[in-house]
Amino acid sequence: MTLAPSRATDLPVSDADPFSHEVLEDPLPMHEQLREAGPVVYLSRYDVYALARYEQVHAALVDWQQFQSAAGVGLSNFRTEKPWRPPSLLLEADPPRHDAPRRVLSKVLGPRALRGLRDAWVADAEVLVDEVLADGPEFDVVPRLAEAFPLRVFPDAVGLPAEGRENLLPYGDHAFNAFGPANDLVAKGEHRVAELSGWVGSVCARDVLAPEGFGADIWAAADRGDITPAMAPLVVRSLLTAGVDTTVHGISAVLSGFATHPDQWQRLRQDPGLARVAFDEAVRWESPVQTFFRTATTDVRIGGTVVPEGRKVLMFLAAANRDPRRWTDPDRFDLGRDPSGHVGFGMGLHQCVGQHVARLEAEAVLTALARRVRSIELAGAPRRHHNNTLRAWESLPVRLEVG
Ligand code: HEM
Ligand SMILES: CCOc1cccc(C(=O)O)c1
Repeated sequence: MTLAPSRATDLPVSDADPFSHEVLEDPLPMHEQLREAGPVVYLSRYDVYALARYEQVHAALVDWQQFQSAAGVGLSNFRTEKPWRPPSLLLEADPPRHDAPRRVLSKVLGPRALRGLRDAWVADAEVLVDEVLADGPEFDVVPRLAEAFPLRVFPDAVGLPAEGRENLLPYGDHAFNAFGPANDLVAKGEHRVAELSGWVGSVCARDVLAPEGFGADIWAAADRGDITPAMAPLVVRSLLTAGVDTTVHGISAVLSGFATHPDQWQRLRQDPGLARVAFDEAVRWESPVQTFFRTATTDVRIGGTVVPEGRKVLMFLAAANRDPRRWTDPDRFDLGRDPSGHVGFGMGLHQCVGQHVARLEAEAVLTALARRVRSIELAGAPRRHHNNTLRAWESLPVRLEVG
């Protein structure tokens, strides 16, 4: 990667490719280079403006008026390009269109709504952990826990039919790839888009969803007139797109944090109440959602640079979450840290509306493990799963000592 100030201004220019396999395998060196290059860096390869420091990423996230979502939060600019699917009424909408769907999901997925799920999810996690431990001390946490637990509790909580749930992970993986450039990762999923989208669309319909659950609650909001019936399927679709792959990779992330920092596992054993802060620290440290774009709605001034109206801005959430200007010893996974203020769930108007669901899933798994497992360590080389937007493990072999 070469850095050279552009002639017109002293805006640093980089030819880095954030979506190359080399960077997706290990983005940390590029994050460091972009943070050090300046508050705003022009990425010549994609003709976009990169923000990698906490201050600028936070500023863009909380300024939805000047950094809009309605032109898409991927590289594709909906002002000139047709979206691959009907845009999200939350993620890819600005106020006022964003308001009612957001109000509905905030209630459906809010802490009060989830209180009724907590005991069942903790019990489910204990059953799953006992099953996994019964097979022996060594296993791959990705399929056995990180994937198995969300797929065990979330589709039921939404009210999805039993068949077809194996479509959820590949659908979400493609959706998150589609925020990036049309590279090999997007091409890899293209052949299944029609089939996967067909299934997702079919299970957002009122009569397919169980009479109890997040889906039914969204349709009940339509009956009350809080949203229109036409909006309801798209709001349900939001949950299916955003709510599975993210938590899978979030749980992998927190378990990889503990497997590589055994002293932190002992802290959790001594105080299982640390499970929630451990998950937020993992979301800061790993940032399962690495990046999102915005589109400038005016010639917007940021970090001493003017981003012209209509141009795309790439926010490196993961780089901001390890910015030494904001965090002490940012590369350390540390349960003693206060991770609040991290941008792993975004910030401001679009901040993750499912964060309480994610936290509850992670807390259930960590609590079940902390009660049973004395130590966690790596039992082989972990392997990454590459995605244009998500930071994920393909495999994370561990050895657990029960006791
Ligand atoms: C570790 C797990 C998760 C992570 C890291 C994560 C991350 C994020 C981030 C960074 C955003 C902000 C997007 C933006 O600013 O453009 C977001 C928004 C969103 N998330 Fe999550 N998320 C997670 C889990 C979930 C779950 C479990 C659900 C649903 C049950 C969910 C549903 C959504 C939705 C619908 C939005 C759009 C909100 C809006 O635009 O108002 N997410 N998430
Ligand atoms: C985790 C970011 O949130 C998302 C991601 C993908 C789709 C949607 C949606 O609202 O459909 C939301």
